[in-house]
Amino acid sequence: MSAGATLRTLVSAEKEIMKLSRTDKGAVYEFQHKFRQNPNNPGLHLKQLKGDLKLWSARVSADIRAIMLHIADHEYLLIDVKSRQAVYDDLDRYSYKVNRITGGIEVIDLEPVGDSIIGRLLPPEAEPLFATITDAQLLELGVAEPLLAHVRSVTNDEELLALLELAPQLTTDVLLALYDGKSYDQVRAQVTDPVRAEDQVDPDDLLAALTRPATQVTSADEALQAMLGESFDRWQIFLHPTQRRLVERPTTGATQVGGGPGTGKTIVALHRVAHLAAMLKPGTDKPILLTTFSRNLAADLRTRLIALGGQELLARVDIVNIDKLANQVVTEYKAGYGNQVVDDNQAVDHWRTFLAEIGEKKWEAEFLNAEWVHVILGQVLNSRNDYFTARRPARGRPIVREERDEIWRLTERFTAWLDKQRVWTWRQIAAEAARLEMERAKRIEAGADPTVRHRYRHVVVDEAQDLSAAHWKMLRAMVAVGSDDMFLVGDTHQRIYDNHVTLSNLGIDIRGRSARLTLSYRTTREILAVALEMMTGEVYDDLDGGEDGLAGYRSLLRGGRPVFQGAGTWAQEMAMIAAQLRVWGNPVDGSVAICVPTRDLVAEVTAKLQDDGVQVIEIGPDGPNGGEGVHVGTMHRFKGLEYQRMIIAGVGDGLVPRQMINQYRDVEPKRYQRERQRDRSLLFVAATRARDELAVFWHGTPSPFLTHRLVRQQAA
Ligand SMILES: Nc1ncnc2c1ncn2[C@@H]1O[C@H](COP(=O)(O)OP(=O)(O)OP(=O)(O)O)[C@@H](O)[C@H]1O
Repeated sequence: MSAGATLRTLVSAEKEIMKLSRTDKGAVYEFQHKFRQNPNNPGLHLKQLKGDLKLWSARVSADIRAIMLHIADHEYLLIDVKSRQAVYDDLDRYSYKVNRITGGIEVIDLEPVGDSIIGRLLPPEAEPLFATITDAQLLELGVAEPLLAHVRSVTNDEELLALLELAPQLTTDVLLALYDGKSYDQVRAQVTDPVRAEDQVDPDDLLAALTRPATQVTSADEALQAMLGESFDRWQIFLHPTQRRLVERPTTGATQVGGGPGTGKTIVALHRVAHLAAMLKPGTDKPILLTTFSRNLAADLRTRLIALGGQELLARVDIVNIDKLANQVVTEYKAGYGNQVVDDNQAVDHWRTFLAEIGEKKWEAEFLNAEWVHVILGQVLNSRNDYFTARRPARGRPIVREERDEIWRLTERFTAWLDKQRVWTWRQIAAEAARLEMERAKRIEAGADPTVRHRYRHVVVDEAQDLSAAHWKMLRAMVAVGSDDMFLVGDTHQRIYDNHVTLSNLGIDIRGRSARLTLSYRTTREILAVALEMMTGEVYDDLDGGEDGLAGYRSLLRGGRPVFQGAGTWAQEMAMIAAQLRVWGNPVDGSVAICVPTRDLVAEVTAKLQDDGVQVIEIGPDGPNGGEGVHVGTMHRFKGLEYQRMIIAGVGDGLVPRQMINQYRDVEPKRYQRERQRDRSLLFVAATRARDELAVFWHGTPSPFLTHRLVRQQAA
């Protein structure tokens, strides 16, 4: 019996496969299966194509041929599928080369490029788009060599787009960045360097090139099956080289991946989980924790992980949102502990009642609650002495030792009082869980009880920007420090809960192991530009005491210009919302959403639209509440969601940012800054949920986060 073969599919071939009819797609699947078993099966008609040693064709069906690169002995790469006739037309059309910068294989079908660009005489007045950059620089940035002449001849947007249709990923990325006005140095640093090969590139060694992250291929049968099926999502199969590198790289310790909205951080986290799971010894336990901030996001991770690896993968992974995890820990130790858990923002009301009951007037409930939440619970302080020496970053006015003493005593009385009411908060649970897990970790380190082990071998965290210090302490204690222990993805520009941490102070050392994704797969360039403009002037942290930015954040998708429009009154603004929905055809398939700053506005928009006969679905804590309709929710609810078209309404002064934060402006300027930044992030999150179209409305004075330029667009 003849030996089997390895057949991988190149990302560009997938585009052609997707264009085929269902029957033909099925034939491709059959073909791949047979080919892998025995490439010399006579039914496959495997043959070398004339004039090129490496190009081979094989029979997929009566009319369709597969075109493959023969890389080495039993190693083939599917680069295209074509009608039988077209295969023999012109083999010179295929250029395949190892890119000298990324080390990945790039296959280009030059024929369509030629149709649209070469052979056309440049009119004398047309200035080439890339006139100021040299050939050497283009090559140094990673532009595919066979396309160099074509790049030179591009004179307008249309020609550029036609070229990019067929260009390899890095060429597309580099040219768009240059077209956006980025300098050679910026493109090199932001686009090229992140995908540069780590080893020496030998352009003749196709075999080495095949395994580099820059060669976007799939080889798994299931992946192919998914691709041919109805519910295929591209992310399940093809990762961007920067994404793949992060997924597969072994790490010596905690690793953090940042990057703007829609850059695939969650996708990377999911693939990382699958990658770690593939390396586990067989078993029935769940040594991998995949966690995130909220309940609906955890549910979403679960759905996507099943899409990626099925029940088999799910069986090895614990997926749970962070507060539920903390609660599980606490209940495990305190079985039957029946306190009711209340929302953290209700705690301040409890403080008020408590202070009134004990006749305490010196301290304000708001201040004590913030001190309790952010300093005492936030840092898991266990004693008065700990509190005396605790740092109080971003807490506004300093307090002296006697005051700390008073506050400590008051919080002790308060927690006892809460306990009597049979109530506690999520923050308390997180602090308690952290304390319990840290004690457990100490017991493990001391080797006191060999039956006690760390709960997990790997911890993967999505939305890392929203976790509190107590959450991090708990997670740190759940996994032994070492290789591949923690993998965190998040974006501080999207922090919408008031949790600020410095990971190195919490035993999580990410120095030298942080990376950033910059290519958005979700939003158009036009939406991205306005979202970035809303962030103007704000400084964000990197979760570890430094600063993070959005430099290099970009998209390859294009769309219409976002709409900015103000109204005189809220009633008029609601009429604008209804009118915009009509323009979009009032779709009820879940592709359109309206986002407003407050719950009251959600209720009012819902009532107005329902009066107009429009079906509406509210987005609750677990996501949209089922059924058909236009989705409506507050900005907080939009984290992790995606819509084709979105309206963000109520973006006026006093609503975005919230009026109430002005009380802190003079008395607690740091807090004021934090709260303002949080509101800005909420707007940023909302704007970056839109994939194709975005409309931003307000009544009265527009939000100060909308720059003059954006507001002026309404007149344009
Ligand atoms: N390699 C890829 N190929 C195709 N689509 C991708 C790829 N990576 C990400 N996407 C798509 O981009 C969108 C955003 O991905 P994802 O949710 O992982 O981004 P994110 O960085 O976590 O976003 P956010 O910060 O806004 O939560 C999704 O629709 C996802 O399917």
